Amino acid sequence: MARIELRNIVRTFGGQHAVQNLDMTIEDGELLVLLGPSGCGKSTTMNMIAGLDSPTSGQILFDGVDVTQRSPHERNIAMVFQSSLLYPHLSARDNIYMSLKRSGLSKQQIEARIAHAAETVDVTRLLDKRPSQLSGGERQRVATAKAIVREPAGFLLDEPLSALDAALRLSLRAELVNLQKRIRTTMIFVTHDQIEAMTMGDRIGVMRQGRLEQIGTPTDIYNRPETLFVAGFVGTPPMNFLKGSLEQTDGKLWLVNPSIRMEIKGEFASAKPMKNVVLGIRPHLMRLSEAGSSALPLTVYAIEQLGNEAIVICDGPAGEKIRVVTQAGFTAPIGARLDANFDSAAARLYDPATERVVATDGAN
Ligand SMILES: Nc1ncnc2c1ncn2[C@@H]1O[C@H](COP(=O)(O)OP(=O)(O)OP(=O)(O)O)[C@@H](O)[C@H]1O
Repeated sequence: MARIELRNIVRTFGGQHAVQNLDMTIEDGELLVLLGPSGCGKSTTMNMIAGLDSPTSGQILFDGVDVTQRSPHERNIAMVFQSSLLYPHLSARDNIYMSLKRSGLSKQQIEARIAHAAETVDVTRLLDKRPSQLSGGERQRVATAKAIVREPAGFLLDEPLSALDAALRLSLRAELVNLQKRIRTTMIFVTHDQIEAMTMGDRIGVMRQGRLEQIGTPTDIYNRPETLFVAGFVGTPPMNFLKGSLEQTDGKLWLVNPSIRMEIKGEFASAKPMKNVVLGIRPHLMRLSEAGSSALPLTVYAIEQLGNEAIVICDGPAGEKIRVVTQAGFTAPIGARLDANFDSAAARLYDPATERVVATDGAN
């Protein structure tokens, strides 16, 4: 187990930045999820941590020791990929054994290690089967046993669940979190699925175009996104955005646009007036009401019934799509006029020029 530090990592391919000035520390025993859209540099980062690729500049440290120039073998990091890499002609036991072949351990020690790893991921009864005799989930568990049997300093998982069907994905997700909490191995998990990230990570690092946009606990990332990108990327359905300006009258701050004038309360009440601002509000923090009340005028575009709730997708006054989560079974004709209310203290304000959260007198 190790504390993994990335110091100002840069990786370019033919002059193009795949990773830019990445500074990040993954604590010993932590499960960090790297989240971001395709091409943002997640796999490149993982390859550099594993030693399969070298940074153009910057340093990688394990427990304070610079390993930037060390081979993958010397780093003792285990990687599990999308489809489990098992030898088809070998039993599960022999597949797991392959990880210890060059370990220098005695036969007895190897047998004990295999038995322990198999027990940890519950594949003891499958040890004599070949990969073709195992289900997708069982194969993935054997691959995990193969990785943990080496007692690695850290685990790197690059989209290990993405090839599996939805039900299996859910159960393996819980299994992996459970396993990581039991063995407390430092784990970095790559995904572009924000629900996977939210449910698994002790912390989430959100990447975009080779840069780390924000790193924090799932609650932090969800409730206090620092950039417009993170605000829009994390959360299902995505956050709603309203454009306007911030004006100060009578010592109060107001969000103003042609269809709404709303007092800003809460932490952003101390922000400075500005010509262009974007207000972000989560769909489940909005309430629908009959047309004619005070708030945001909307026109129903479509309704999605999810069984436990409904998502009402509307056209906002400036043509933007606004989503409101409401009770299951909610109906309204397409084109119907509705209003939406929300508490401005629950909203976030962003500067569209910098794409960052607006400064307040408080923590930001
Ligand atoms: N060997 C390479 N040669 C040239 N460009 C590369 C190479 N590897 C990665 N890149 C580029 O670096 C950027 C980051 O790629 P990377 O694979 O790290 O992204 P990713 O976030 O893992 O994407 P995905 O989710 O699709 O796997 C991309 O623009 C990619 O085209």
